[in-house]
Amino acid sequence: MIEARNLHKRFGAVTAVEDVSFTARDGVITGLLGPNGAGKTTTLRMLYTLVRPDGGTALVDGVDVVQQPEQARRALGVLPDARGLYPRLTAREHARYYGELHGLSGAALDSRVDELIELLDMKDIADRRTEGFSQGQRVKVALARALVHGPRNVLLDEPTNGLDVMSTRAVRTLLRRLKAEGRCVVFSSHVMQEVAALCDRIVVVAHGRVVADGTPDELRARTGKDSLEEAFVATIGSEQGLMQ
Ligand SMILES: Nc1ncnc2c1ncn2[C@@H]1O[C@H](COP(=O)(O)OP(=O)(O)OP(=O)(O)O)[C@@H](O)[C@H]1O
Repeated sequence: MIEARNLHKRFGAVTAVEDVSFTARDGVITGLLGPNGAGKTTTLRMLYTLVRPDGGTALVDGVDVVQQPEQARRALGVLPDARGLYPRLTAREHARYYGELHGLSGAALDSRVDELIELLDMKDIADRRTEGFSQGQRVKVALARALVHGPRNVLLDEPTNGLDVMSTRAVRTLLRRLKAEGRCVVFSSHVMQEVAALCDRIVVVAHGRVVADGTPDELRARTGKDSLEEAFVATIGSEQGLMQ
């Protein structure tokens, strides 16, 4: 479970995150939805301990990310916005390397990496160096790396950005599987359709603040709109979140 509590972050004169609080439960897919520049990436970066909040904090399975960042990181799998692959390592080596960093080894690591390669439909690229990989291939490698240690909590920054239909479906299937396994899944998106297709709970962020938080049905009821699309426009106050 992840709890964000009054997170706040400024970069010089820019307030990236004004005040963000929400709870993401286990066995639930929580979507952070907001237009470009809303503060989603900065919020996720604070949750996964890359950026230190100027105010507020967050708990990962009850562990404070500011007080005990290393312990929090152990319970997290992260797909960052910059996928950051090593060009000389193969896809398989990426997953193995991160598995080793998390203390896995031997047959357990081998079979876990094989399982992820199968799950992410990566057999054809598993033993190629990642230099020159397409965007979809890069996302798959970064996902395998994020999930190799079987984290209880998974944070993903715009996981389907730039993916084609088949790759998007593969990612959606994977996220639903993580949910079925009882993990806490949080992902960000600026695309309403993406969030609507996957999320049990939607946290709408605009200008660094949470402007709505609820199930798709609750958001519809609260805004008095029949379609989720209209509910989002009413909540965000613009049509930015509707663009593919
Ligand atoms: N390192 C930084 N230095 C300066 N400004 C930053 C930095 N990181 C984020 N910002 C600013 O903070 C605001 C929020 O950015 P953030 O990347 O969190 O938004 P986002 O919701 O993820 O947007 P997008 O959908 O475009 O990725 C933006 O105005 C951005 O320019």
